[in-house]
Amino acid sequence: MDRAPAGSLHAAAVLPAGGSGERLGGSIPKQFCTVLGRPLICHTLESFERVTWIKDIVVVVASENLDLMKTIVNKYGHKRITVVVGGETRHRSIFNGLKVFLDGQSLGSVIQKPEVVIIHDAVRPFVEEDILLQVAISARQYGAAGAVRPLVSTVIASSPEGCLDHSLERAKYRASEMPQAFLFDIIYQAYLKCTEYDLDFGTECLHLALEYSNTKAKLLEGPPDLWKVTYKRDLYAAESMIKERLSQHLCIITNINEEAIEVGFQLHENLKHHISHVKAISLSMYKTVQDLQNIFHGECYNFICINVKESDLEETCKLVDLLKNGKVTTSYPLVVISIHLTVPNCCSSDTQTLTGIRQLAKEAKKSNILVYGLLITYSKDASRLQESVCEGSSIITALIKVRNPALLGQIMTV
Ligand SMILES: Nc1ccn([C@@H]2O[C@H](COP(=O)(O)OP(=O)(O)OP(=O)(O)O)[C@@H](O)[C@H]2O)c(=O)n1
Ligand SMILES: O=P(O)(O)OC[C@@H](O)[C@@H](O)[C@@H](O)CO
Repeated sequence: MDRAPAGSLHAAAVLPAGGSGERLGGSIPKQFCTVLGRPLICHTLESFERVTWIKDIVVVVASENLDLMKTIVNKYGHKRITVVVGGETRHRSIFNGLKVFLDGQSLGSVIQKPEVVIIHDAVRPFVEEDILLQVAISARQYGAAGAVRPLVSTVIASSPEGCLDHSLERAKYRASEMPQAFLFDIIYQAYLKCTEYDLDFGTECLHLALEYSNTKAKLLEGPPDLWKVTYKRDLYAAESMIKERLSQHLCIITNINEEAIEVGFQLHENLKHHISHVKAISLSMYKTVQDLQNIFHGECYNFICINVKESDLEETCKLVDLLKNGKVTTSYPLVVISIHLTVPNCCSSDTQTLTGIRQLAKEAKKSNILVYGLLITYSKDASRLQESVCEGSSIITALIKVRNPALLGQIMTV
């Protein structure tokens, strides 16, 4: 999409996160459930923090979770966040979130009233800049805008006896999703004018804008990933989707040794059928972590380091240190697979390698780096080598896609 001058846009976001997650049935509200090592809400916050033209992010939580939310913000280094207490219902929470832009002015806080305010459920982690920009620009033009999706099930009405009264023609209707965006005054005035019944039982901000600010929201077809985590299955789906996104890029690093180059080439040929973006580079092609991230424009979360000698961990250790000190990202776990070439009929793995990788993995985990080992038998027999590399590719793909912490520091052998 042609990006309109987002820079000219003064926008802020309100993320309602004050619910109890009853339908999910967990011991803690779903927004705080762990997904890939961090609370679900962190994934949503990171989605918004990547959008530079959203100047402030107001997170609205239940009073009993205020300290927890502030702890999460500090622990994971979230920026531009203001945490406020919500209400008994989602609308009341959103209203409290909007008030902070006006109370803030009276209290002299740095949070300024925005031209456009984006409202987005904190339990909808998969939101990209494109849809945020679309709803924000449309809100500036129409006063309000919201993302919609085709209905999956048909909507029907029940008679008082619990029988079918009528059904709606599904194609004429849409599911209202998030994000939604409003000219601040339009939605704020709507909340000021709406009834207690609206605040207690309503579920649609666009309706409030129509009913109380006479504003017909622009409806925008959103991408399929806007769904809301509501039930337990949604939590599993969220984790799988994040893992799928993380596993799309792989950087194979090898030194100039002939065997290493040959194995690296064959791995590249195998793995590109399983992983969307695979690049092979030599050790000399990077000095800093930025060099590494430039290869994939900052998107690489998976690395293979091919060491020639079975007991040689040097290159892998250098790579892990670079990733650790380069602060590539602490948002998601990085995977580093240390490959060691061994020769046919070799006895059990070198104990030095075993202990070295386990120790390295233990230390790296503290920096959210998952280190695994893989011994590949290097044979001059082309078909045997191809067989080993093919088996190794399957293991590598599984390690990258599953990112199982239970296998950290283990050495698989093919
Ligand atoms: N009093 C409330 C209720 C809900 N929400 C937030 O509104 C979003 C969408 O609401 P929903 O999916 O219904 O969340 P819950 O109310 O927590 O779920 P449940 O109805 O299953 O309890 C969630 O991010 C939720 O935290 C809120 O800020 N304040
Ligand atoms: O009704 P719930 O509180 O489960 O979730 C809120 C949803 O209704 C809301 O996010 C969208 O339908 C858009 O308004």
